[in-house]
Amino acid sequence: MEQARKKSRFHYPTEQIIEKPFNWKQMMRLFTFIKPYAKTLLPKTILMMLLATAVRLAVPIFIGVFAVGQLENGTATGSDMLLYAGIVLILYILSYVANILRIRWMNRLGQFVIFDIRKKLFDHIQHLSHRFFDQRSAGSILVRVINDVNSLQDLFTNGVINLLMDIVMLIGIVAILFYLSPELAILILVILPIMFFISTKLRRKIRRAWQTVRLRQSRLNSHLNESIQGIRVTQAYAQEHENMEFFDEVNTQNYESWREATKQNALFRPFVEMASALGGAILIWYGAFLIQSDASNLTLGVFVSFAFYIGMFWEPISRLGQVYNQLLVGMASSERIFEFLDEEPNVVDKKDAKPLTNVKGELVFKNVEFSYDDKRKALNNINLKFDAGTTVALVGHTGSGKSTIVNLMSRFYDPTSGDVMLDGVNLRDIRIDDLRKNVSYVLQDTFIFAGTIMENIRFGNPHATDEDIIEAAKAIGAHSFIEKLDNGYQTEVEEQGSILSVGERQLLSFARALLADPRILILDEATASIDTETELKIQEGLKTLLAGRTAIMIAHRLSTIRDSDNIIVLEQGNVMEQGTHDQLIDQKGIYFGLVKSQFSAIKE
Ligand SMILES: Nc1ncnc2c1ncn2[C@@H]1O[C@H](COP(=O)(O)OP(=O)(O)OP(=O)(O)O)[C@@H](O)[C@H]1O
Repeated sequence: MEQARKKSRFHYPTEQIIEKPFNWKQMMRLFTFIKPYAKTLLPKTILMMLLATAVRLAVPIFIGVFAVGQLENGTATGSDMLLYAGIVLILYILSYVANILRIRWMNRLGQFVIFDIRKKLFDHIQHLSHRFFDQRSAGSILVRVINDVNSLQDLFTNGVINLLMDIVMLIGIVAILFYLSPELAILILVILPIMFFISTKLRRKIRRAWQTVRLRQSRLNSHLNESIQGIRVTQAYAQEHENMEFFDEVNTQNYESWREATKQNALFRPFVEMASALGGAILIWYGAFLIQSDASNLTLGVFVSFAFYIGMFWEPISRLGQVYNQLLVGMASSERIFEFLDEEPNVVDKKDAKPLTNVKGELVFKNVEFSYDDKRKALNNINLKFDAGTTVALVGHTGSGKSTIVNLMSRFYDPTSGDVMLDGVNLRDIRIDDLRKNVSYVLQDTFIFAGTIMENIRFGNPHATDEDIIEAAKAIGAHSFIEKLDNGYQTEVEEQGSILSVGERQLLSFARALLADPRILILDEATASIDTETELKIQEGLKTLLAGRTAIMIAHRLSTIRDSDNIIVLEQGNVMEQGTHDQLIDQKGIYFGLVKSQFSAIKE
C-alpha cells in the first residue's frame, strides 16, 4: 500500500506499443520531403547507386565466366589473365569511387530532409495557439522536435537509398543466376521463402523489443525532465529519496529493455550467416553433381560465378530486414510529427484581415463570453470600455477571470461569443502580427532568454541600436543595476535569468516593453514583495512606461490600483463593479471588502 501510494505521484502518459499495418499513405507523405531534391541530389545519388551495383554485379562474370572459363578451355594466355585482372581492378576502383559519392550525397540528402522537417515542425508549432500549449507539457513537445525527427535520420540517410540498392541488387542477382543456370538457381531459391518466414518472425520480436526500449526511454526522459525542472521544490520538501527510488525503477527497466533488444538483435546476423552457409553447401553439393553429369552443361566458370553471387545474395536480404525496421520506426515517428503538423491554429488571420495604422488604443468588449474547455465559463457577458490613453486596473479574487480578459486582447484566444474591438474594428478583422505589435505584455514572471542583458532588452524591438537600449534602460531606471553587473550590458544571463532578482527582472521587462513602444500595454504586476528601494524604482519605471498608453493592469498593489483611472472588479467571470478608487470605496461593495481584507496586509 505504502509502495503504491509513493509511486502514484509519478504520472507520465504511457504510449502503447504500436503494431499497425504498414501505412503506405503516410509513407508517401513522408517522402514528399524528398521532393525538393528530386531533380538535384536524388538522381545523382541514384545514378551512383546504380553504377556501384552494376559494377558489383559484373565482377563475378569476369572472374568466373570469362577468366575461369578460358582457363577451363585451355585457351588462356598470360596477357589475357592480366587483362582480366586489370579490368576487375578498374571495376573495383569505379565501384569505390561511385560508393564514396553515393554515401556522401546520400548523407547530404538525408541531412537536408531532416533539416527541412525540423524547420517546418518548429515553424508550425510557433504559430499554434495557446490552446495547443495548454494541453501539452514543454517536455512532450521537445521530444517530438528532437527525438522523433532524429529517428527519421537513419531512414533518410541510409534507409531509402539502401532499399533501392538492395532491391536492384537482388533482382540483378536472381536474373543472372537464372541466366547462368536455371536448375541451380531454382534449388537455391527454394530456401528463400523458408528463410523469409523465419526471419519475419525473428524481426517482429526484435521490433517489439526496440519499441519497448523507446517507451522506457521516453519514461526516463519525462522523469528526468520533471525532476530537473522541479528540483527546487523537490529539495524544499526533501523528496529526493522518493525521486531516486522511482528513477532507479525506470532506469532499471530501461537497462533491461536494452539488454533484451540487443540480445534479440544479435540473433539476426548469425541466422543470416547460417542461411548463407546452407546456400553454399547446397551449391557445392549440387553444383559438383551437375558439373560431373553429362546431362548438364554447367561449366566450372559458371560455377565459380555462381559461388560469388551466392555470397553476395544474403547481404541485401539481411539489410532489407533492417530497412523494414527503419521504415516502421519512421512510420511511428512520422505519425507523431504529422499529428503536430496537422494541428491547426485556432486563432488565424482572416483572408481579408486589415493592417493597423494610427492606433489610438481604445478597447471595447461587447457581450463577450469565453470558455477554455467548452464546459465551464471563464467569462460571462462582459461589456467593458478601456478608453485610449487611460490606465485601468483589473481586480478580483484568484480565478475571477483577470488573465482571461487580457488573453483576449492579444487574441491568444478568441471569445466563444461576442466581440473585442480596437478603435472600433473587430480584432478578428485585424492582422494578428499588427495587433501584437501594438499590444505588449509585461508578465509577472518575466521570461529571460539565455544571452546578454542587451539582447534580452532588444527582444522588444530587434531593430533597436545599443544606444536605444541603454536609453530605454535609463528611462526605466534599470541602468544603474545593469552597470553594476560584472560585464554591464554584456553580462550573460541564463535561461529564466536566475541570477537576477524579481525586481531586476521586472525592470528589464519594462525596458523591453518601452523599446517595443506599443499603444496598449498589459501588465501583470509582480506579487512578490520587493524591498522599498526597488519598489520605488519600479513605480518610477512604471510611470515612464505607461505615459500616453492605454494600460491594463492586473494589479496587486493598492498604490497602483488607487492611481488608476478606472478599476474593474471581477468575480467568477462577471464584472461586478467599476469606477475610481474613491467611488468604489464609497459604494462599500465588493471592492471595499477586497481592499479591507486583501490589501491591508500588503505594503501600500
Ligand atoms: N488554460 C486554461 N485552461 C482551462 N481553464 C483555464 C485556463 N486558464 C484559466 N482557466 C480557468 O479560467 C478561470 C479564470 O482564470 P483566470 O486565469 O482568468 O483568473 P485570474 O483572475 O487571472 O486568476 P489569478 O489572479 O489567480 O491569476 C479559472 O476558473 C481558471 O481555472
